[in-house]
Amino acid sequence: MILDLDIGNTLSKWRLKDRGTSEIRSRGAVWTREQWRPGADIPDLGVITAIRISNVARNEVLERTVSLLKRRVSTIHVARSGREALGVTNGYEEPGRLGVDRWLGSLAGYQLTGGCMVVDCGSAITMDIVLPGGRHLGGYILPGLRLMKESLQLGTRRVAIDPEVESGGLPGPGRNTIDAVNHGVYLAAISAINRIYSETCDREDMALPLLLTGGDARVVSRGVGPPHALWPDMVYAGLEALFPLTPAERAGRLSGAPLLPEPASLERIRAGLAFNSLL
Ligand SMILES: Nc1ncnc2c1ncn2[C@@H]1O[C@H](COP(=O)(O)OP(=O)(O)O)[C@@H](O)[C@H]1O
Ligand SMILES: CC(C)(COP(=O)(O)O)[C@@H](O)C(=O)NCCC(=O)O
Ligand SMILES: [K+]
Repeated sequence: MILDLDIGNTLSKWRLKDRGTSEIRSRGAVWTREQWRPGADIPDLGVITAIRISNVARNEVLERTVSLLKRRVSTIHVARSGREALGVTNGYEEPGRLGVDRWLGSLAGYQLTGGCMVVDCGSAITMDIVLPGGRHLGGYILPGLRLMKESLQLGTRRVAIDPEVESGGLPGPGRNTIDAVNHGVYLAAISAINRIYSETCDREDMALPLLLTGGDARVVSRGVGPPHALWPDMVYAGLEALFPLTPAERAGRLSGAPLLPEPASLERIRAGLAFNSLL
């Protein structure tokens, strides 16, 4: 059995994958914390023969996790952002500084589409662009929905927030503090995503496929205008592509890959931008 770990700043996601059949046997998530302690919510290490890890949380968390696991499991792959992998060249001035979750998402997105924009809606919302041919351009980072709300709570005296309440669609003006915050934060996120997508397509002269992942992808998706696909397992797919272990992975099949909708036409994207610049 393979244990895949996607350690984010908020949640540590795990799944168990059958090394022969490539079936996902179980999955779960725990809050990212100081140490990966085997417990009721964490898989039994006895059945695991290989581990693949993406980590953007504090390094000490990873080091402790790996040293704990090393005693039990022989193969441990820890993904790192590099200058080049699987036909993609990293756009960062210092490639190792690109968050490895972004790198893995970009690799998976490129494998599936041959050039795309990837939006990862987690603690942060990140957007990365990989052009056909494999040039990663770099990207954008903004606070995620929950962080935007928490920053308002930290910096003000009378703004109450509810971190759990979701928005969706295109919400109108809030008539109480919690709604006003939720609607404002939601519109800030989806406006940025819609705008950055359109500006990028315009600048690069192509309608790029758009992929969404991360814990808030589903709620963000309701407000994203251009056709797009949800791919919750994108970081895992990047791990599969970088460290293929099962026969299906070696054959290049990525688990959970979504069907891609036809992107909007470039004319339509440009018309939307022109309309926005009139306002
Ligand atoms: N079951 C859940 N438990 C906790 N957070 C969830 C859950 N489902 C969605 N979320 C949202 O997903 C966010 C975490 O997304 P995720 O992509 O896992 O972030 P990260 O990779 O930064 O840890 C949370 O901030 C929360 O808004
Ligand atoms: C931007 C991130 C915080 C996003 O992390 P996440 O929301 O998935 O927890 C992470 O990719 C990171 O720490 N990146 C390093 C900085 C960079 O990518 O430029
Ligand atoms: K993210």
